[in-house]
Amino acid sequence: MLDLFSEEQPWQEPLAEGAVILRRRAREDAETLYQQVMAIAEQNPFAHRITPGGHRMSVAMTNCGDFGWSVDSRGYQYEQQDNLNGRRWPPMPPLFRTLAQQAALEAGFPGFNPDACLLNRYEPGAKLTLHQDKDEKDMRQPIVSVSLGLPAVFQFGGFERGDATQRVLLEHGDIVVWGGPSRLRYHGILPLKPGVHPLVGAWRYNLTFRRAF
Ligand SMILES: O=C(O)CCC(=O)C(=O)O
Ligand SMILES: [Fe+2]
Repeated sequence: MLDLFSEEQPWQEPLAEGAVILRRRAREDAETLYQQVMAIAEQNPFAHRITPGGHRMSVAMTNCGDFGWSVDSRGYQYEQQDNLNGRRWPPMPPLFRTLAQQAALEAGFPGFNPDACLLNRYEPGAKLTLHQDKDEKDMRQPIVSVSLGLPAVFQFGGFERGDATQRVLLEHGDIVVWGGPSRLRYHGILPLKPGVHPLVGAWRYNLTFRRAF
């Protein structure tokens, strides 16, 4: 497909100590990544999960890898299967793993080896309220987050929910890595604005790579 930005070289934008945006870093792999997201969704569909408080999440989720982040009436945990259907999560495609490892390395976190990848699908209006990623065992391992499709406003805050947040637009092919002193910063996504992305359509997808155990 014609990509007017294909000549653009990726660049880095620091967010905080231990946190950086690798702008456009996933762009050359984006088409393959997107196809692999679709293949994972065929094996294990995106679903709007219900929080322990009884709320239906506006973001639809699925996972790949040895473990998947799951949410249900019991709470939040990593599990080997989808508790909606009892099936193991599809394996993590080698390209996903390599890209996440490379991105972590470029952000200053060598040796990252994710065992979980959460896939989020946002429709217009969908959002993710401020939260910490804190269900992983080893907080020395970073989070690597890949954005595909429609742009979204990412909030990146402090260590208390009420702390001031930076707001940055994440676009197709951007990767955010946070770890070290930033590993437990609150973050979230503001409601997605409607639009149509040439590759992905009326959606935003986000892949977060984690070391769960
Ligand atoms: O969609 C995003 O960019 C962030 C996702 C996220 O924070 C999460 O899945 O925990
Ligand atoms: Fe998160």
